[in-house]
Amino acid sequence: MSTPVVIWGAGAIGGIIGAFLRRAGREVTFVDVVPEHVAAIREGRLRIEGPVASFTIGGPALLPQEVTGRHPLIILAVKAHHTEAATRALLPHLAEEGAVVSCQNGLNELVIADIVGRGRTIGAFVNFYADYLEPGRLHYAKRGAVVVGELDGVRTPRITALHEMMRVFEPDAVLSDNIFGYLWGKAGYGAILKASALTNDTIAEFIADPARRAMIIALVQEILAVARADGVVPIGFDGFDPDAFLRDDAAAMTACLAALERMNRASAKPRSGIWRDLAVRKRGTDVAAQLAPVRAAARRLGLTTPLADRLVALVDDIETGRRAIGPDLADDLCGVLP
Ligand SMILES: NC(=O)C1=CN([C@@H]2O[C@H](COP(=O)(O)OP(=O)(O)OC[C@H]3O[C@@H](n4cnc5c(N)ncnc54)[C@H](OP(=O)(O)O)[C@@H]3O)[C@@H](O)[C@H]2O)C=CC1
Ligand SMILES: CC(C)(CO)C(=O)C(=O)O
Repeated sequence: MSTPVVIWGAGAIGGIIGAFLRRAGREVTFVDVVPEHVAAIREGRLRIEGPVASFTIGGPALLPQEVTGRHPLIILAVKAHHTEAATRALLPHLAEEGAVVSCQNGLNELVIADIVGRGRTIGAFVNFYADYLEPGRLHYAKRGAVVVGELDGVRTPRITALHEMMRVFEPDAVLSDNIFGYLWGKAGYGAILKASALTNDTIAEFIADPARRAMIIALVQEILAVARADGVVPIGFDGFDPDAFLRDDAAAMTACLAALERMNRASAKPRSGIWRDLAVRKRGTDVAAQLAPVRAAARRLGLTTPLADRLVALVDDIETGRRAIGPDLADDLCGVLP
């Protein structure tokens, strides 16, 4: 008998993973704060569309306040700035021996572990590309790396079972003994995505722009230096090669950025979720929340993060309406370089 799953945050990432699991006959309950989206799922109108998959499905779906009982496996897929509130809300519904799996960007496992306990926290890393279009409609634009791992890297029966389950969604899902290596790797790649959201460029255009090249390299190196100082070995995925940046190997960085440009040019999701929050959904992003643990680790380790600091401030400028998305914001970030 497979473990029933609760998807807490049933948007682009959670909704698509849950839909694939439901389609494969797994017991899945969706939880989300958007009533119209919850209703669509409950009424069998959850539509997955795009080049990767196209199907409609439904399943039990609840608002957080409607959840009852205690559950053995909860996949958390809210944005990083909602992690703490969502984890506090799910806590009474997590079984004593249960676990929360963070399918998010950022180092959310640290926040989750503080609330539910480290033993009840499982790490995950997702790099597939998806968008929430409207209630009941999710766009699955591109497959990408999916990785799970215990926080201490141990191969437990529950992580093996979770890995098998994630392979139902992504056949190439990886079971890793260094999940933080992947999460810090994504923090490096994710910094490029965040910076690209300062402009209306596509991710590919931003990476290809020679005016941005030195800043991109310095930003990625700044983040990965924190990982390295913290004793983490960042791991590569989907064309991102953290070693190239850590070695400051010019040819390897050029090759990596060319690969990332190609990969993003071929994606049916041309811009980041952060850009979509700012430009389309006109709402706050999780940029500050994603970068908070990176900047905190840097301070603890006696490092500085001038580019990440400025990036957070510039995104805040957009969020609060002080400045509009545009190339001048990226110029401003480039201006941090000596
Ligand atoms: N989309 C992508 O391609 C990728 C996303 N990620 C990461 O995955 C995570 C999820 O992102 P994504 O799926 O895109 O985000 P979405 O906004 O599409 O989905 C998150 C859903 O969770 C809901 N939500 C917010 N707070 C709560 C809460 N307390 N309890 C239950 N539901 C809640 C949101 O509602 P509301 O909209 O009202 O806040 C939304 O419906 C993020 O960390 C993101 O950075 C990682 C890789 C790729
Ligand atoms: C660009 C993408 C999909 C890469 O995983 C992403 O992380 C985001 O949109 O926030």
